[in-house]
Amino acid sequence: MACSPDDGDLVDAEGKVAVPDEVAEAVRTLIRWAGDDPAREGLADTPRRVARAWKEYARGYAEDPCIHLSRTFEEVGGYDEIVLLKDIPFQSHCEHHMAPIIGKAAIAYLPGDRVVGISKLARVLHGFARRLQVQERLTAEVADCIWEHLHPKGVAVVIEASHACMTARGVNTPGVMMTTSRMMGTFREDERSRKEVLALMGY
Ligand SMILES: Nc1nc2c(ncn2[C@@H]2O[C@H](COP(=O)(O)OP(=O)(O)OP(=O)(O)O)[C@@H](O)[C@H]2O)c(=O)[nH]1
Ligand SMILES: [Zn+2]
Repeated sequence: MACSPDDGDLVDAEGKVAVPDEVAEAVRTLIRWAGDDPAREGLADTPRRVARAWKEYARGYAEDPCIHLSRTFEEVGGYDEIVLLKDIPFQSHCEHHMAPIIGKAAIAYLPGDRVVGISKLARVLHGFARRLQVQERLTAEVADCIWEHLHPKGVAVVIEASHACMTARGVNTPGVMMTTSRMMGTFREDERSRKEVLALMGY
């Protein structure tokens, strides 16, 4: 029987995520192809470790990240200026090489009638980041989710990240960073608001 994402809910006798034979065998095949012996002692448990690690890297598939925005509060004390969470570290994996993407995000919104608990912005980011991604889509998904569920006057998301597929292989260019942004509502339409939010973010 083919493995399915639901296998991640099953646990073994040690209480750890149960790893289907098919998944462990795929990792053994990769080790063999890379040039090592999957049967040697140091690698014997590696297929299970790798499989469980991937359940963590990809845990965003098990949730709808926008659900974190379902609990909102009435605007606090008439606050009607920018709310910004910046320097939010995140980890993702690129969909082309399944290599790490490590970076930070700045997420801002201009409240409409409701505000959200600030941790929820980071939860939305992690929910989309813990999947196979390209940075452009990650940026757009976070911004769209806030726009659709919080109905703010504006949303601005800026992500800076290092892609291991560029730094550790391929073009082998350490230190290079990719920057992406998505501006919506006021931040897209009004030059002054856009400059203000970028300045608060430190750009
Ligand atoms: N736009 C974009 N490109 C990405 C992202 N992550 C990885 N890539 C790029 O995806 C591209 C895949 O190109 P391919 O030519 O199909 O793959 P490849 O032969 O492994 O390419 P090289 O990385 O140049 O060796 C590469 O240029 C990567 O740098 C991302 O988040 N956004
Ligand atoms: Zn890549």
